[in-house]
Amino acid sequence: MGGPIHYSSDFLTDKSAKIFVAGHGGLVGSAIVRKLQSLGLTNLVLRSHSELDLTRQSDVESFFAAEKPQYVILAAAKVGGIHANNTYPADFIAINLQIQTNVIDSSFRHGAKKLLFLGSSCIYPKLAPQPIPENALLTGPLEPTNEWYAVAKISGIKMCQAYRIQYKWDAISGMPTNLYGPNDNFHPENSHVLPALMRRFHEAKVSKAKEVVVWGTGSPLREFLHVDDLADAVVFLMDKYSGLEHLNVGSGKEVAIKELAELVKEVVGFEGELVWDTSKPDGTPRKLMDSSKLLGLGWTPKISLKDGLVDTYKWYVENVVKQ
Ligand SMILES: NC(=O)C1=CN([C@@H]2O[C@H](COP(=O)(O)OP(=O)(O)OC[C@H]3O[C@@H](n4cnc5c(N)ncnc54)[C@H](OP(=O)(O)O)[C@@H]3O)[C@@H](O)[C@H]2O)C=CC1
Ligand SMILES: C[C@H]1O[C@H](OP(=O)(O)OP(=O)(O)OC[C@H]2O[C@@H](n3cnc4c(=O)[nH]c(N)nc43)[C@H](O)[C@@H]2O)[C@@H](O)[C@@H](O)C1=O
Repeated sequence: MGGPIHYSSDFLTDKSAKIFVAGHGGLVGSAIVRKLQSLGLTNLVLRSHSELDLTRQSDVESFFAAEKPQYVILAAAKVGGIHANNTYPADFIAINLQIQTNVIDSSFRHGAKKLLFLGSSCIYPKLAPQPIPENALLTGPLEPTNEWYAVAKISGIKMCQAYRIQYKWDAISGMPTNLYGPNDNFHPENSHVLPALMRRFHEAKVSKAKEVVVWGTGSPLREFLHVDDLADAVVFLMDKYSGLEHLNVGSGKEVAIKELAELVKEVVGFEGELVWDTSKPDGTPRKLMDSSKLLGLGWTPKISLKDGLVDTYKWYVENVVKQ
């Protein structure tokens, strides 16, 4: 793949530049907004899902014609855990293809200088070599429980590459690993494992339940990154990276789901038993990414899983439980 295109980034220095953070209200988008504001980048244009449905091409075109943001960070998507992905395949492929196609194309047509597209580690083959390098993409069959979402995300990477090749346009892609943190989705069925267990253990502690059900066998391994570390990586990529290839964004540390469940149980302070529901899918056995290319550019994650869990549980109790 082509190396970085040499350019002098003024992403961090041009404080007046208008930045559109699509999906600003979500786990990732809200962390990116916090990070940008902390850096004095406050000329942000933000639209909630109800204000601007990014699946509606004509509405997206009108928005870009009116706002003409210089930078676009695409953190809007239809997102969910293994059960949601496995249950709503049409939503996960159609909505994500519509959002990303509309935003990438309109960003280009209305003169954005740069766009960052966010994919996910689920784009890689189910049995990719571990840790997974970027060039493992499209080298084998996908994990069936989220192949619909994965195909949409792979198409987003390819669309950014195609616009760079045909139009010499600075579109880049980042592939985050499993994320967690403040403002996550804590839905009992449709969320990812970490917030799902945090909520279930908290509710079990309060109700003095004897046991908590955890899905699958507990043996799959997952890599986790705190969303504030991801937001730091997003700003780093916007400022320092311009290349054809997508870059992995991971913590480099994996944990078995059983170990994660024990950790969340300890942080929440639940003292009952775990019961494993093996009727629920395990999904891919491992998806630890090789993030050495991004690390080689100078970025490093800073928040440990234990510290991140404590921070997230504090946020959960103060912002979700007390609502
Ligand atoms: N969470 C994770 O573990 C990982 C996430 N990612 C990627 O990070 C990005 C953000 O994910 P995350 O923050 O977790 O997801 P969230 O669901 O927390 O946030 C997604 C945001 O997109 C908005 N959105 C959804 N559909 C539309 C639409 N049609 N029009 C406008 N806005 C819409 C949502 O608004 P509303 O809620 O009101 O619908 C929400 O604000 C995604 O690209 C995802 O693939 C990558 C790897 C891991
Ligand atoms: C980010 C990534 O996230 C998704 O992939 P995933 O990593 O498999 O997602 P997950 O967090 O939902 O599950 C991780 C593991 O955890 C186990 N598990 C136990 N108990 C619960 C539980 O209560 N809820 C959930 N959701 N999982 C549970 C579960 O059985 C599985 O073995 C992709 O769809 C896609 O969205 C994507 O890219």
